Amino acid sequence: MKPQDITTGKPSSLWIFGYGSLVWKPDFKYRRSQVGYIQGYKRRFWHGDNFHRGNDKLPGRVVTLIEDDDESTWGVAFEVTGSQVEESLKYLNVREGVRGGYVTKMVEFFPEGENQPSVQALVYIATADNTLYLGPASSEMIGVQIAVCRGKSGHNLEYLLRLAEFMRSSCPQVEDHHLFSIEAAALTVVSYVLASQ
Ligand SMILES: N[C@@H](CCC(=O)N[C@@H](CS)C(=O)NCC(=O)O)C(=O)O
Repeated sequence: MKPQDITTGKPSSLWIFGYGSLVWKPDFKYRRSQVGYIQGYKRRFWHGDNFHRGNDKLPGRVVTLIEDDDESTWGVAFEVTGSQVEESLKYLNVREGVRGGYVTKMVEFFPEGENQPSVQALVYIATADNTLYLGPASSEMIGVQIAVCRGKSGHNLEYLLRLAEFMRSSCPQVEDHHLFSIEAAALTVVSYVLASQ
């Protein structure tokens, strides 16, 4: 049973799981964070973004979670407590929901390390029926798209490279072929452009 504030009935603490921009840019106050994973999902650059990392003419590519019983996704869970709960949800509702097209779900989060108990965590997922959903494409195609897109939060390339950097530094044991093949494709495009100048 989640601890609740007896006056409001609202949760007095909550874990929020991030697996995309949230791992390197949570931008909300939290009590503590923990690297770990969730089971039954794979991370894919199959969601479009016409605000943060793209626009209506050139939508960027950002990550979402696709159900797959054989897979797991590594990221960071953030524990918010007291007033941080309402503040973080209010902020994420705009950043992820209104502007990003993500919906929320509760999942079981497994902190990395021996004998760490799992916790329930809130996660933001963009489902295939979302108007911004772009779906599968080759790593090369996704890499090209990311290399040329930018939005109000910055270049789509930054979004990709910071996520790849997080995985290398915080989850070195994880071989995320999807992420690193897209990173290689995007950097190839960038190197061609630089070489042609
Ligand atoms: N929900 C995922 C993905 C979040 C994500 O990348 N959301 C985009 C919205 S399209 C975002 O917040 N972008 C901010 C930015 O790119 O700086 C997570 O938990 O990290």
